[in-house]
Amino acid sequence: MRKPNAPTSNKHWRPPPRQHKPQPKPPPPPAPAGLPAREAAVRLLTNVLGDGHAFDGAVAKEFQGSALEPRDRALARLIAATVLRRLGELEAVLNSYLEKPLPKQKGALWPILLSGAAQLLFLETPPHAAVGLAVDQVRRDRHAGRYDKLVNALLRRVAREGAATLQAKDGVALNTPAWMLQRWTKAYGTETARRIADASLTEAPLDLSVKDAPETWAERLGGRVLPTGTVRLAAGGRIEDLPGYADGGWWVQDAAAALPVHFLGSVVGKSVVDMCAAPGGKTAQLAAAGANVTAIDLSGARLQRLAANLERLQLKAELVEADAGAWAPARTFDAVLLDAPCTATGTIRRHPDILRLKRPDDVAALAAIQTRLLDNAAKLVAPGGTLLYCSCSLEPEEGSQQIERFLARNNGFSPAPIAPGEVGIAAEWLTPAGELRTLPFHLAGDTPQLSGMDGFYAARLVRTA
Ligand SMILES: C[S@@+](CC[C@H](N)C(=O)[O-])C[C@H]1O[C@@H](n2cnc3c(N)ncnc32)[C@H](O)[C@@H]1O
Repeated sequence: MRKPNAPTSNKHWRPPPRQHKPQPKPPPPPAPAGLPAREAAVRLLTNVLGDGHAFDGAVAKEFQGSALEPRDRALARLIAATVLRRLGELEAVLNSYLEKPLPKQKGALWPILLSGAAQLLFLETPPHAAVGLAVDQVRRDRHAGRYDKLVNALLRRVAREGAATLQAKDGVALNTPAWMLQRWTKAYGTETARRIADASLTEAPLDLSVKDAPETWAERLGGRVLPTGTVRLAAGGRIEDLPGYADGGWWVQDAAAALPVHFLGSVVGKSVVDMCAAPGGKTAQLAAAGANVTAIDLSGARLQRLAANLERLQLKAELVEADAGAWAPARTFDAVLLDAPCTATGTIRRHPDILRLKRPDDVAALAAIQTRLLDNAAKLVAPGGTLLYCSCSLEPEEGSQQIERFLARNNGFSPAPIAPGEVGIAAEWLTPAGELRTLPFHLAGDTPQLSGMDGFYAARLVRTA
């Protein structure tokens, strides 16, 4: 007898329909507000700390064609920059709460923790947002997802106890690479070195060089005019949205970086070479002051940026893509400005990646390049003309020692000391020999955010033979 419902033959038999059909995967839930900015911050950190790329380049790449709102871009940049500045303190706090080291294969777990801690300790982000978004973020990371509870617990503890833990620690020593602090201590003494390191941890204000009428621009932009003519505003917001950007009324240039060009005096109608010119802050100053400028740079891409900047500012210069160490035109110039490539340790406030990416060997390697460029620059100066050397480094090898050695091998040049009072120069910014030596804690303002200037070195020499 046939059993009820038994197949009559194999031909007609069909497997019974499955009880649970596989369902199509539901789309991932939309990212909570604020998450894309945190994810961008972590990618920036991975780019700089993991892959060794410069922060500015990483930012430009991250946001090229990005759908992120300007506000979120600014937040991502701020979080990443804060981690780069405060890396030592953030790591010390997190490590002091970890019972055992984190495993190696952990995806973006560490940068997520650093970003969360930076928001809690330095950016006044409400704990529920900083912790909640870090947990969301780690859950979306293929390699780190299983650490969501750890992230939650660690960051909650940072929110509760982090500020007190930090108070007992030496932030300057933790955040500044030991080799840098040692060098500054040797060059400037312990107290000044610590003040340099401390000032380097605060983001720089927004300094603008204006074509004319600084008082009017200061009023329009809500800033103030410094004794040196720079217009200073609080940092933050999109530069492109400020009045005067589109019509080229001003350009961004740190107050210290704007000083050297003034040491040339009146340049109206004079021929001036800007040997390492891009992105063009000093070329713009020279052109705006009426000089006939030849702007040299080794990098074609950077020279294009310079060209775009000059176009916006409606200023003119002759641009030459060349190695300034070998460039040999058939003429000399009234003045030659060499703003040499350097370790840029004077600009950490604006480029916190310098703390993490520069190595002790870079100082000697860059000093050798500066020597080569300086020797070629000297050949281009007309008799009686001026050679102005500058660098945004705090290292003596890239500043005073460079000039000492240059003068020892070139007796056709003499120093033309810079005097206090020239373009609003304070006496404390000058060495006894009349060279410019600004430090990041100089130029105190009403608040730390409105204070400081780049650490810049400049020496003025005159061709006497
Ligand atoms: C400190 S930045 C110059 C900043 C610029 N003077 C300003 O005020 O905007 C140094 C520049 O030197 C350029 N550079 C590096 N080596 C060079 C070389 N051998 N010849 C010409 N330019 C060089 C870099 O491409 C970079 O643009």
